[in-house]
Amino acid sequence: MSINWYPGHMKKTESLLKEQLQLVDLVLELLDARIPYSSSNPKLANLLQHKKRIVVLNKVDLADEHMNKLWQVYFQQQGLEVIQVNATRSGINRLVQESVDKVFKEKAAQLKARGRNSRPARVMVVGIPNVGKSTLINQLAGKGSAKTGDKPGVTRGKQWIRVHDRIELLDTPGILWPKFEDAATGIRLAQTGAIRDEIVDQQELAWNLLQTLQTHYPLLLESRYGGDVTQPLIDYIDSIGQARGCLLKAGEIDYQRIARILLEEFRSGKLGRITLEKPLDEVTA
Ligand SMILES: Nc1nc2c(ncn2[C@@H]2O[C@H](COP(=O)(O)OP(=O)(O)OP(=O)(O)O)[C@@H](O)[C@H]2O)c(=O)[nH]1
Repeated sequence: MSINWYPGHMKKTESLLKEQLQLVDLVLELLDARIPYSSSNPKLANLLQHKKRIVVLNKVDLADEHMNKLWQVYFQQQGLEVIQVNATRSGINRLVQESVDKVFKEKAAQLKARGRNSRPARVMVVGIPNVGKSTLINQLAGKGSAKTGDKPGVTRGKQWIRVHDRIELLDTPGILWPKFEDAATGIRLAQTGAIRDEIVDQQELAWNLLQTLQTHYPLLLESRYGGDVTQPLIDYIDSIGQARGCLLKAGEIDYQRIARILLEEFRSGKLGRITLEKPLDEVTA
């Protein structure tokens, strides 16, 4: 999260990723289920070449259930294996194992045909900042998992974690830089916390979010903040300010505080399960 994505840094990240990719059979590509489009990396498919990937829609507990299903179908229609997870919860190992087995089957058969012993699939987790990479790795590693230690011929310092008997997971995730396509993508990345707050105006983020929610999730807004959700944005902001007592000394509304509350309550899921992008037009806003 503390990375500034200037071009030199992106280049370095890319070459590190290329190095890591050489070590694995397939990748788990983590996407934020609230913004599957914006949280994907435009260059990943290219970097993978023929290497397989499994799309892991993470943070599904924060995203709209119906939209999770739509996104699952969307990726499946592209011939990709997709799983939905909440990486903070235990019990996802079997799901990951089944998907890896499915995708690795072909390669395992090739190894067998060449008279080579079957071996665990070598897997790594990749994704943009804050998407949940470390959380997923820790979850898959579990308490009892053994680090398998450095492998000969492998970059020194790289550790492999044995997950069950059929997956070896690289303990360091592949970091991907976020999209810099357009302002709307940048706003959604910042709203979900993938890029740092300080570089984007909090109020701009919050009011943009509020507008999206007025259109797509009015009932969630109403149950959290009350008031008439259909009134113009600026009036609704004031009504939230009054309801939450966000007032400055002179009785003026403290807009900065309202913005902070909105963003925090969206990010933590207090506002409800919300997805900001849908397949096809890919953007809810
Ligand atoms: N609600 C919810 N929170 C999650 C989930 N996965 C991760 N998180 C939270 O998201 C935040 C970021 O998770 P990390 O695992 O640190 O993300 P990362 O991709 O390793 O982040 P960087 O180190 O910045 O690249 C943490 O506060 C996690 O607890 C999930 O499925 N659901």
